[in-house]
Amino acid sequence: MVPASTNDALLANYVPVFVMLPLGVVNAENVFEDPDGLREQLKQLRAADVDGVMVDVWWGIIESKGPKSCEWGAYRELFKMVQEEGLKLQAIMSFHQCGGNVGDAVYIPIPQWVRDVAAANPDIFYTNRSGTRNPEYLSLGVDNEPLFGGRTAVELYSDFMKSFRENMADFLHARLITDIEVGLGPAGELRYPSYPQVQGWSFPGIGEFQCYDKYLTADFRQAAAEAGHPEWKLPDDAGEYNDTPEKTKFFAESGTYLTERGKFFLTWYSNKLLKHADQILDRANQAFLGCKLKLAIKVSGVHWWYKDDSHAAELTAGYYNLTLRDGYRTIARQLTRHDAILNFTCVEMRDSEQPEEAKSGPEELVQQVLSAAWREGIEVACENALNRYDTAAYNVMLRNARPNGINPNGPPKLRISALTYLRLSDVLLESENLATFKLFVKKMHADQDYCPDSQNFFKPIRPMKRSKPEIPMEKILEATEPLEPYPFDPVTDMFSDEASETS
Ligand SMILES: OC[C@H]1O[C@H](O[C@H]2[C@H](O)[C@@H](O)[C@@H](O[C@H]3[C@H](O)[C@@H](O)[C@@H](O[C@H]4[C@H](O)[C@@H](O)[C@@H](O[C@H]5[C@H](O)[C@@H](O)[C@@H](O[C@H]6[C@H](O)[C@@H](O)[C@@H](O[C@H]7[C@H](O)[C@@H](O)[C@@H](O)O[C@@H]7CO)O[C@@H]6CO)O[C@@H]5CO)O[C@@H]4CO)O[C@@H]3CO)O[C@@H]2CO)[C@H](O)[C@@H](O)[C@@H]1O
Repeated sequence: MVPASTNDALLANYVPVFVMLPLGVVNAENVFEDPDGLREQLKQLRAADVDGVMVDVWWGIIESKGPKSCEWGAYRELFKMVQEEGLKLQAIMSFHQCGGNVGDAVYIPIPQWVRDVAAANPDIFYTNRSGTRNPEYLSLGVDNEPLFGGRTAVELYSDFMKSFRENMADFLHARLITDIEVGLGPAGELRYPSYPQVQGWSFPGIGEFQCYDKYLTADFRQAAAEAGHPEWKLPDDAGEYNDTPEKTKFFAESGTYLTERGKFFLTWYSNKLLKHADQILDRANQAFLGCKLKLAIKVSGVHWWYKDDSHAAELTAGYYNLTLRDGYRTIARQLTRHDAILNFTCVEMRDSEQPEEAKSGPEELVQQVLSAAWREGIEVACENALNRYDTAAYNVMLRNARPNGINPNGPPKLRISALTYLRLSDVLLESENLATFKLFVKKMHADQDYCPDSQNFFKPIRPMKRSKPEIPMEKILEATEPLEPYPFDPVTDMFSDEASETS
């Protein structure tokens, strides 16, 4: 869209700010617990010129009573309040458990009737090499297995999203909901649960592959046989959660990951994740066809061991990313089919804040992932990974939001679509923290007044069209070719007194 005036041109730089709501705002009993308290907080957010909020729509709460028995009442109350307070909404289809990840303050398991299937068939859950199951999210190995009263996992997700659309039709029509974040794994992210704190992982352990359930094992065997290598097995030399790369045969210098067998495994492991995303996004697209909103997926910021040749932690998470192989542009290319937004986390982190031994590179990782998505022509949104209230973190977010600063003549070449701040709490609303946060919101808005239609000056949201035809895997894998990331300026339109700190 060509801006008609200077003001319009500046509004094309306006990055809307959303705030994540507390994880248990609707509690495990499906009750909107403290409406008065939340309304007060939403008013404070609105007064701070915040554009909207993000909320988990927990599968484990809504469909807890039994298959297809969705109960939306509490969420309708919540959505109505968000609407009344003049905020927009990003709704996460949370097909995962809450509990077990950093910051998980409440426990919300996936529905009991789904977990009951696991009593007789524990292989529906991701499993590590030593056989430990992870009940956070169904293994993608059962995506197409009719194990749930005759339905497959993909059908369960699809029916839930259709029910959401039916029951929230008025809010969708009123354009309260700007995007649907489609849950694709633990913490709602497209990844394997390779670094579960409840199983003893601690930062910066390399994590473990999670493909030893019977479905994924059988799938791998078949893939290896078809490739002419029936003797190839799943890795048995990749170490344990808290190992360092060099302690394992798989990730050490000249390790298994560089052999033909290692490459075959890693390609299979990461391709399964791409296919998983594609299938569920296709169902999401069908569920929300015609709605004026966008689909989005979350990709985790696995920044530890990024500066190690092996990129071990990314590999165990399912991001097959090495110096000579881009493991994120493939995800972005997959998303082009659904015109979906790639929502990336850890945008607040600086390399200098990370422990030396973690060989961590959050700044380079963010630059790589954002550049990959922009090169594929899709939109990018961002989140911070850990709670922060300081200007240093806000400045890094500002730089990543518009890596070359504000363009006074129209949309900047590089900009994110929206930023979601983690998370609403009493601490955020303490007067000093709130004052800093308000300044941050203003900066994200390119110093413009609050504008509920800012999207119109960047990429207006059109009624959702049907996904494009499937992209052959060979075409997606062409995007593994590494490209130079776009240059990010060290200092952009940040808080001036802190800008020098981040350079
Ligand atoms: O509602 C939407 C979803 O929300 C939640 O998922 C989000 C998740 O919360 C986010 O973190 C993010 O997920 C990813 C993230 O992108 C990845 O980068 C990664 O996070 C790792 C992180 O990058 C690593 O640096 C490391 O973090 C360790 C950290 O470096 C250590 O300093 C320490 O953190 C302390 C922290 O310093 C301290 O202040 C305190 O903070 C907690 C606070 O006390 C408490 O009151 C509460 O407010 O929570 C605070 C946590 O911020 O304690 C921290 C923990 O001890 O340890 C860190 C952990 O060792 O490791 C991180 C991985 O553990 O992985 C994340 C998860 O995949 O985006 C998610 C999606 O939006 C929910 O989990 C979902 O269910 C919701 O759907």
